[in-house]
Amino acid sequence: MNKIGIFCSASDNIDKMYFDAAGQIGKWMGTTGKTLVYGGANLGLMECIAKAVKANGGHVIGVVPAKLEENGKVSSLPDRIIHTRNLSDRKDRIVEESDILLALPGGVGTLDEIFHVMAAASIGYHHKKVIFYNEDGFYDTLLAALREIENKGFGRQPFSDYYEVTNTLVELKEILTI
Ligand SMILES: Nc1ncnc2c1ncn2[C@@H]1O[C@H](COP(=O)(O)O)[C@@H](O)[C@H]1O
Repeated sequence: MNKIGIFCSASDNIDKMYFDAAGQIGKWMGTTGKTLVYGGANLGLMECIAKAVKANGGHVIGVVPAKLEENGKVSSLPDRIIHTRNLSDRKDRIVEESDILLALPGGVGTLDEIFHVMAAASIGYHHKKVIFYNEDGFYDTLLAALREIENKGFGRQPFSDYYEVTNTLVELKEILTI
């Protein structure tokens, strides 16, 4: 996997451990020559991971909707900026540009992106998976809810077709190396 789409928090008011992990993932991506595809904002974990990828020799693509450009929150780090009209076409563009999607801890923006990818996969728009980086059990509750939904028969296919879970950086690197 060379082009890794990453969804993650735009908040700066989160525990330092999340920044540490994002920095480690970005460093690994840079040193292994990966490309980061992400939201392109100069905020939170997004800026943190882009900085680490760039500092270690990786390539960075920011996919930025017009509204966010107007707000002046675009990072100066991306090697390439892809402009989109709105949040919806931005999500499609991130999926198109990426080999795989990775969800780090985040809020509603990140959740929206995760579910967009899985919903599109469920009706055959693509076959790319979301990898949850379940740092410190961050996604335990959401994953339990997904299991319950699936167990009650609401999945058309096994949800494992759409996502995988990694609990450690070592596991994550193994999946992204395939
Ligand atoms: N201000 C923003 N600029 C660019 N991208 C953003 C911004 N806010 C949210 N996003 C996208 O959504 C997630 C982060 O949202 P959270 O609610 O903090 O999880 C991120 O992946 C961006 O693509």
